[in-house]
Amino acid sequence: MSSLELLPTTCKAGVVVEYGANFKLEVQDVPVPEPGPGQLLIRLNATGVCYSDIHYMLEDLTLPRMSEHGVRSPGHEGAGVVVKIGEQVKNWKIGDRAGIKPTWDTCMSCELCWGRLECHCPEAIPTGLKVPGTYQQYIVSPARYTSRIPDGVDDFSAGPIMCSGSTMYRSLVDSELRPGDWATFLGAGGGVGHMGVQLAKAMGLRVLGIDTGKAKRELCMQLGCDAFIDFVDTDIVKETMRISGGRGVDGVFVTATSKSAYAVAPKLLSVGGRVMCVGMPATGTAFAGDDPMFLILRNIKVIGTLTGTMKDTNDALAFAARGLLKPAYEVFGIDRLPEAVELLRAGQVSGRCVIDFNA
Ligand SMILES: NC(=O)c1ccc[n+]([C@@H]2O[C@H](COP(=O)([O-])OP(=O)(O)OC[C@H]3O[C@@H](n4cnc5c(N)ncnc54)[C@H](O)[C@@H]3O)[C@@H](O)[C@H]2O)c1
Ligand SMILES: [Zn+2]
Ligand SMILES: [Zn+2]
Repeated sequence: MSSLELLPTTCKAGVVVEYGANFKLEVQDVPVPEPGPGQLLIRLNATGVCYSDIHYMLEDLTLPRMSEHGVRSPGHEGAGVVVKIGEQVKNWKIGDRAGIKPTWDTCMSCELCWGRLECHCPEAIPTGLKVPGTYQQYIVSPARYTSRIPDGVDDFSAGPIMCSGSTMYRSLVDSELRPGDWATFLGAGGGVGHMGVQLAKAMGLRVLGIDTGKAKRELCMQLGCDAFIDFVDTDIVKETMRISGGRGVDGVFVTATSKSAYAVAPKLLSVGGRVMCVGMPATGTAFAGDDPMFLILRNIKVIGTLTGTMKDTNDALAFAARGLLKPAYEVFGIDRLPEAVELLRAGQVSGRCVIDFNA
C-alpha cells in the first residue's frame, strides 16, 4: 500500500439522515475509507448531482434501496485524483486523475461483461446505492473499473460526464440515428438532456429540444438546438410535426422523469422512429407506447439505456477533450450540497449542479 500525502482520517460527505418521500440530507464528517486489495482511494474534487440521486433518496424506483444496504451517501458522477493505492493494483499511480461512474464494479467475466452490456451484469454494483457514492469526498474504487480522465477535461466537466454524458453517448449510439436525422430530447435543458443535445449535434443530427422556461430555452439554443418547444404552453405533438415537415422525428430521447414525457414520446415519431428510454420514472408509470397496434402500424422501436459502460465513458470523455461536449454547470461548495439537491428536485436547474469539495 502506498500513499503520497498524509491523509486525513475524516472527510466531508452528504449523508442521508432520513430516506423516503421526506428524505433529509446533511453535510457531516465521515471516516476516510481504506483501499482494499485491487482498490484505489480517490480524493474527489467534484461530483455532479444527478436526478437519480434524488430517486435513490426518495426510494421511489423499482430498484434495490439505499437503506437496505446501509448506504448513506448517494452520488455517482465523481472526478478527482488517486491518493492511495491498495495491494495488487497495477497500472495506476498516485496523482493519476480518476472518475467514478454509476456502476462501481462488475464481475468482468460473464457474457454481459464481455459484450458491452456490463452495466447489466448480475454482479454489477451501483455506486451510491449498494456502496457509498460520490457525495463523500474520499471514496474507494476498484482499480480495474475506475475511469481515467484525459487532459483538457476539468473535474467539474468530467464529473457529470461519468453518468449523464456517457449515458447519452450510449443512448445515441444505440439509437442508430444517422447524420441529418431529427433527434428530440424531452428534458433537453436538464443535466442528462443537455449533454444529449451537444453529442447529437456533434454526430450530425438535427436537434429539437423540448423543456420549459427561459433559462432552459436559452441553454438549448446556445448548445445548437435547431428548434425548441416549451412543453408547458404548447401542443408539442402538433408543433413537432410542423418543425419536422409533417413526418415526425426519427428519435425521441426521454430524458425527463415525468409520466407525461413517456406518454407523449411515441406520438412525436415518424414511421420507423424510435423511443429511447433514459429518464427513470417512478414505480407505476405506464408507458403510453405500449399499445401494440400503434407500434405495429408505425414500425416504432423502443430501446432502453442503463448508463454508459467503461468504453462509453471513455468515448464520451474523448468528445469533451476535443471540445465537442462541454457540460453547462453551476458550482456549489460542499456545504451547499443540500441546497443543490433541493433545486434539482424542484426542477430549477439548467444543465448540472456540480459540487466543489475544496470550496
Ligand atoms: N438511464 C440512465 O442510465 C440514467 C442516467 C442518468 C439519469 N437518468 C434519469 O434521467 C432523468 C433525468 O435526470 P436529470 O439529472 O437530467 O434531471 P433534470 O431534472 O436535470 O432534467 C430533467 C428535465 O426534464 C424536464 N422535463 C420535465 N418534464 C418534462 C416533460 N413532460 N417534457 C419535457 N421536459 C420535461 C425538466 O424541466 C428538466 O429540465 C432522471 O429520471 C434520472 O434518474 C437515467
Ligand atoms: Zn446519474
Ligand atoms: Zn459480469
